[in-house]
Amino acid sequence: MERVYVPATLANLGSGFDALGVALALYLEAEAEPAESDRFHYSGEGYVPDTPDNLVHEAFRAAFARAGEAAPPVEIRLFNPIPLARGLGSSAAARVAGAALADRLLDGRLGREGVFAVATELEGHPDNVAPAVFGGFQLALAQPLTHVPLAQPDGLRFVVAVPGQPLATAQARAALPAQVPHADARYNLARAALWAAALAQGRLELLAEAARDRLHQPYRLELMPGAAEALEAARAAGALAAFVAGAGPSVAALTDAAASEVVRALADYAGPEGRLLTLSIGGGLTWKAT
Ligand SMILES: Nc1ncnc2c1ncn2[C@@H]1O[C@H](COP(=O)(O)OP(=O)(O)OP(=O)(O)O)[C@@H](O)[C@H]1O
Ligand SMILES: N[C@@H](CCO)C(=O)O
Repeated sequence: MERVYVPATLANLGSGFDALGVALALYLEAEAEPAESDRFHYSGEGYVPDTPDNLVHEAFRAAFARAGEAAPPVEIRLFNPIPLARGLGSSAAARVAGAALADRLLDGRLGREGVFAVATELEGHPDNVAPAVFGGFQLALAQPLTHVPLAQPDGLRFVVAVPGQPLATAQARAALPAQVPHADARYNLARAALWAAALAQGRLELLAEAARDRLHQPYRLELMPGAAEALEAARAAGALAAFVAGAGPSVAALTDAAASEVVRALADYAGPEGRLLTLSIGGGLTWKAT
């Protein structure tokens, strides 16, 4: 039996829309074994039906197709602690898991690069997939497919406020305009580059500005009542950076050692039906034969 572990991820980091992402130390676990027909057993966050018509099996089949082989029937068991449709990269983790399970059964023929390629094609953007596969902070492009690790200063953690209600990525993308003012594009270019430069030099005081964004957050915050105030509260409480988690509706704040004030600042936004997660930065995809 083959087992894989795939981290949750935060895409965009505010300014790096569809380009920047980071892995979190919260891991989906999935295992596969040969079976007479496709079977799926889901446990963990939310509800996903136990049918073979799911993102994991889809990625498994796509990975075999990339290797030029027909996918064998498999039984996939999955434990998923990543909240669904909350901006923590659950769909990317599911797709990476499916492709990685296939890669294990193909004796590693696709490798991490192949898993990255399969999952990015299915996901449509690489910013969750790159950190899910390679870990830490990543810069990624879909065309040409590229990933570059960014520096990772020690001791950083993310406080993530996860509301009780989901917001599907498709809905959050539909809220974006087809065109943006040139001034907004310029605003984001400098700030996305600032993430890379500030992390490389350990200049954490620059990250608050690096995370600011005009390309997607202003539109998405309209769908997320209370989120704009939560981001301001996190900044005022000393967060190093604060931004919408992926496509939302969660919000994330980067902190160093003392996070209790930031946790308090985000508690109202999580609300009684949501939760607050404090997570360190995760490694990428791992696996073991069991
Ligand atoms: N482990 C899984 N197994 C099967 N389907 C999953 C799994 N995880 C997520 N999904 C599907 O993906 C959907 C969520 O994907 P969506 O892209 O909307 O949000 P997300 O990936 O959690 O957030 P974001 O992309 O903003 O980080 C779920 O509602 C579910 O249908
Ligand atoms: N870059 C993507 C991440 C969410 O999947 C978005 O913001 O829509």
